[in-house]
Amino acid sequence: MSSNRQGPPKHQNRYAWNPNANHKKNETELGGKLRPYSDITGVCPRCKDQIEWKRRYGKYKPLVEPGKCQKCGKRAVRQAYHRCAKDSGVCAKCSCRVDRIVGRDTVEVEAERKTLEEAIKNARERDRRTLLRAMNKQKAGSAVGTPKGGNSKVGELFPAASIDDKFVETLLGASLGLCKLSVIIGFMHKSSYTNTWGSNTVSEYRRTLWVIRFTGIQFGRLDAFMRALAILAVKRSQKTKETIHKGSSKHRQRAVYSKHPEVERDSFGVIEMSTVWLIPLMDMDNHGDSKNNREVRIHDSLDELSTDLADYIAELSEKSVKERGFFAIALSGGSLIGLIGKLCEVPYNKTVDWARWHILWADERVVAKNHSDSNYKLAKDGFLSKVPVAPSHVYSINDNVSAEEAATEYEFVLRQLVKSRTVDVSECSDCPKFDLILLGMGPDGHVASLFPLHTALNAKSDWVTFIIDSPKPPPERITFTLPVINSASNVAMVVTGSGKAEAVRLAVDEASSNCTLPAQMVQPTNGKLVWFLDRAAASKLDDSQTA
Ligand SMILES: O=C1O[C@H](COP(=O)(O)O)[C@@H](O)[C@H](O)[C@H]1O
Repeated sequence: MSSNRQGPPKHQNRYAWNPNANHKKNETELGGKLRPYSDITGVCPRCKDQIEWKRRYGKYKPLVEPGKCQKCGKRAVRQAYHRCAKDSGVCAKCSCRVDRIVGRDTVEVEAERKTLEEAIKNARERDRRTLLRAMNKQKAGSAVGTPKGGNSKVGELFPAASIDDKFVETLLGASLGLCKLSVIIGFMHKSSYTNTWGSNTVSEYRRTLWVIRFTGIQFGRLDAFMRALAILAVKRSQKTKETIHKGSSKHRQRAVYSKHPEVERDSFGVIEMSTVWLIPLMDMDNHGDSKNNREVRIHDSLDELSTDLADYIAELSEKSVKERGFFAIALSGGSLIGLIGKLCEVPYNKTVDWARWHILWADERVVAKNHSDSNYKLAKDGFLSKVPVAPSHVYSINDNVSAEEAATEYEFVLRQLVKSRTVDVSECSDCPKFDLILLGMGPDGHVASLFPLHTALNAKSDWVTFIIDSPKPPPERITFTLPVINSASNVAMVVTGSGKAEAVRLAVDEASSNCTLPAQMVQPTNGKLVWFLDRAAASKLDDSQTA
């Protein structure tokens, strides 16, 4: 039946239809940022458009295992719609003979894939992902890393035209060749923080360092090839040279952090081209001396400490979200929560990608969630209720069961998160690998709910254990075990006050392999440990730490 109605439809859509409107994008799914679709090859332009359309509108069904070619009968079809078409000179999708086949030869693509697979077979999971991301970036043909403009700027190390190649060559040689050596001169954080090795004061640092913004190479490009690097340039100054050498050569290095308005986001620069040091920073596969991967930051005031801590957390969050799509963080209770309060303020409350945060607790007291002793309540009132974290990403314990059951259930929750890789997994221990674990420390040297001489310190096979006799009330608690804490990518020990100075001294200056104080036993295997101290807590440290 036809209608006589004229004019526009009665109920016209106000908005264009968005096929993905209610679909929460998971970047780790095929087609997401972290697992982009493969090139469309071997098909005619019309079919290419169709496949692109299907991908855009979520109708593309990727193959989960190689399919059977209808022509040759072999299980060699790796891309949806593709068949054995090359020999017949037809489009792999519609089988029509066409003048132009899009994309590269599938054999070529396959050969490249094999070479890549071979090359990264033995690489660690993280390196593998990094490399894949880098390759995808290159594939996308983005201009990242392509120097803009042909003119060298004052102070550039290499002429603009060659700088990118030179870096990539250097970095590839150094990092991917052996997956071991990292070259670094300095590290310039993206969020306008600069880490200097050995400079004693901010003003000295400011005097001796200036940055030329070089837009041709972005941090992302470098980051794609290596885990810890950047090139820092230093002004010609013997003093600076010395401090850099001194600081970076030994684990005594102490980083001075300061805000540098002149360092802009995503830029890194080079100062004084004639002096570039390529310093083997560390053997990335060396699980040994974790002291080398430790840093002690001492602050003059709690306000300074809080700002530094907020910057540190925001920085790690950005890095993890970029690399993995998530930021998995474990909180503790106590004074820590007040000290991370700056995160609820501008700029962090606006700039941090809160939607990607997944929050657990390194320890929790087994009390009702609304009890004043609850670490969850403390964090909720003082932090979580003030930032837009998704409630479903906040994993609190079951407060209706015994400590033992709560620990078992919490470990189960954690296992699910590891399974989905919301929390990464450690390559060497199979433990969860948190992007960051924030710990406080008691005057007795306890961390999380691991108390001195308690049997919970020996728990090796569990990820989460429980205690019912905590020396500090309340008695019943659950806690991450040491293997989980030491598998994290980053652990921050946030400790203030003179009452903890002795425990800090023991943990920082006397940490060795046969130590008994829980805080001494926090020695991330592959991760980085940073101590955030105020002057009072640092007052008993060896001079070299406090200088
Ligand atoms: O009981 C606990 O104490 C420690 C340290 O707390 P602080 O107030 O002295 O900083 C804390 O890290 C832990 O999470 C908590 O359960």
